[in-house]
Amino acid sequence: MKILQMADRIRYPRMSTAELRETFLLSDLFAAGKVQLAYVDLDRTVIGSAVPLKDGLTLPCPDELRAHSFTERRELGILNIGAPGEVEVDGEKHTLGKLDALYVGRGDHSITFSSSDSSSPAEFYLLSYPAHAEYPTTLIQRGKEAPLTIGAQETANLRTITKLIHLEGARSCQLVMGFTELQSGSVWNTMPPHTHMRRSEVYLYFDLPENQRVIHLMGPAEETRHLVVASRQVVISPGWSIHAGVGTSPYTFCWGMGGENQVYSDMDALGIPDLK
Ligand SMILES: O=C(O)C(=O)C[C@H](O)C(=O)CO
Ligand SMILES: [Zn+2]
Repeated sequence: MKILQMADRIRYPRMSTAELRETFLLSDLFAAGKVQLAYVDLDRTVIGSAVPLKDGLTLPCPDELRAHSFTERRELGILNIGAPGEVEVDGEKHTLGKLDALYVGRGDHSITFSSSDSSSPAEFYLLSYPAHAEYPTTLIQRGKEAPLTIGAQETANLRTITKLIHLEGARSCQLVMGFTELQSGSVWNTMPPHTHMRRSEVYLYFDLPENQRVIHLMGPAEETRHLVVASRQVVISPGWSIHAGVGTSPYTFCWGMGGENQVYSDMDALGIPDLK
């Protein structure tokens, strides 16, 4: 398993583009026919993917976790960003269409992934944090969650936010997870920006055409930097960093958080003129 060590706010302003990308960006998470996992020391986050083809894939328990199974001491959020597929937990099959999610709670579970049609594979995105209690495995179907629309066309930030795993929905220990879809013509996410020292956040950008990019803004308001991000790449955002982006075309992204609390609205809002 790849291990990422976060930079701190003091070291970050002196990093080169390559160093910023090595530290805050996962550029090749998704691979056909594989499960791939990366461990981030910040909040002990595990970020992963499973893209099953003809054969199903089993979620391994990497040595670094020193556990009997991946979820022995962890909870896991799974979002399907590809074609329909199945996730089997202890022999129980859950079918996930595009943008459906599954929460798997702490416990010694066996978890396998398959695609309904291997010529058009499911693409499962995985996000996991340590868990102190067991919550039930829950299927969350995108159509059943009421989205929240924010922003405006005039400011090119009209978008809908769908919460999947959160305090008022499927419960978890610390994981909060959902996705945001940009409306046609809108390109800005999370602008005006915010930080939340109480939680770190992970963004997976997807549904962005191959030749388009998102310019992701990061860092404290007074010292911003950018990362140029392609579809299916992941950005890690420490609590001291803003996490906003502007696309050269519309896109969707999955946001997920772990940390001190699960209150989605607990954000320290910043004004656009605060940015430097
Ligand atoms: O577009 C947005 O605004 C977001 O999706 C914001 C994220 O959900 C977030 O940063 C939650 O803390
Ligand atoms: Zn946030």
